[in-house]
Amino acid sequence: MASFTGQDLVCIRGERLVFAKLDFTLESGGCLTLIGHNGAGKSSLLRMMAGLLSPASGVMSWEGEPVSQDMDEHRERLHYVGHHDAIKPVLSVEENLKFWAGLRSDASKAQANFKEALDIFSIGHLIDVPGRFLSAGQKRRANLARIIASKSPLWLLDEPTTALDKESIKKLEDVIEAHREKGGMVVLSTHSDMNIKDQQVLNVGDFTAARGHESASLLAEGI
Ligand SMILES: Nc1ncnc2c1ncn2[C@@H]1O[C@H](COP(=O)(O)OP(=O)(O)OP(=O)(O)O)[C@@H](O)[C@H]1O
Repeated sequence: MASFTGQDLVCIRGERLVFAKLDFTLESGGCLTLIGHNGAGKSSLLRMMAGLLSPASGVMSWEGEPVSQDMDEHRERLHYVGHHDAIKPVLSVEENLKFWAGLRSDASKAQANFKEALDIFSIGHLIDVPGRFLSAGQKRRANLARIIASKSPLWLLDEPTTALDKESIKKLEDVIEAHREKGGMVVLSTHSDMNIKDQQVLNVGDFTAARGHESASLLAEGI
């Protein structure tokens, strides 16, 4: 059974402490939902989990081994869908999906699966449409389709329901459940309620409030 953990994580951005002493534990089939006020550090924590931001201190581990030992291997085991859409405006939906799939080691499998993934999010009919003509919700659905097209055990989803209609939110909840049933893990941030069973909730604000305005240089002595 896989596990993904973080211990004593400290995040500093722009020389300001965002959060400190943050721990998390996630096991196969688990879902960790990040909540907290604007600026609490939810996106920062997800970026850290994705290897896009280094912790100022603390350790993240996969099956007990620090992920920092091999970040390429860590990135291969995850899908990160950020706040902002990653759709390239001049590429069609199909080309965007193929581009993403091509970045992964299971590229041919992912490319074979992407049509099904687009259908799941009801955007199969938009396959030839350039990214710049998609609505905000269609862009978000195309972004989410890539998590289904290529298999990865760990999904990191930053406010995945943004711009989605009710029907798409329901589909997202269903694909998250199916992923977890197969032993996958999900970490997501949200400002709204999603219908997700047996989720662990982590309020990132609990690790920021008391120290949010201290400068990194002051903190460096105390961390
Ligand atoms: N690139 C950056 N450089 C410096 N500071 C940053 C950067 N990105 C974010 N921050 C700061 O880090 C803190 C945490 O931001 P983050 O986006 O992680 O919060 P959040 O909880 O996801 O917020 P929201 O709910 O508004 O999306 C904020 O104070 C923000 O101003």
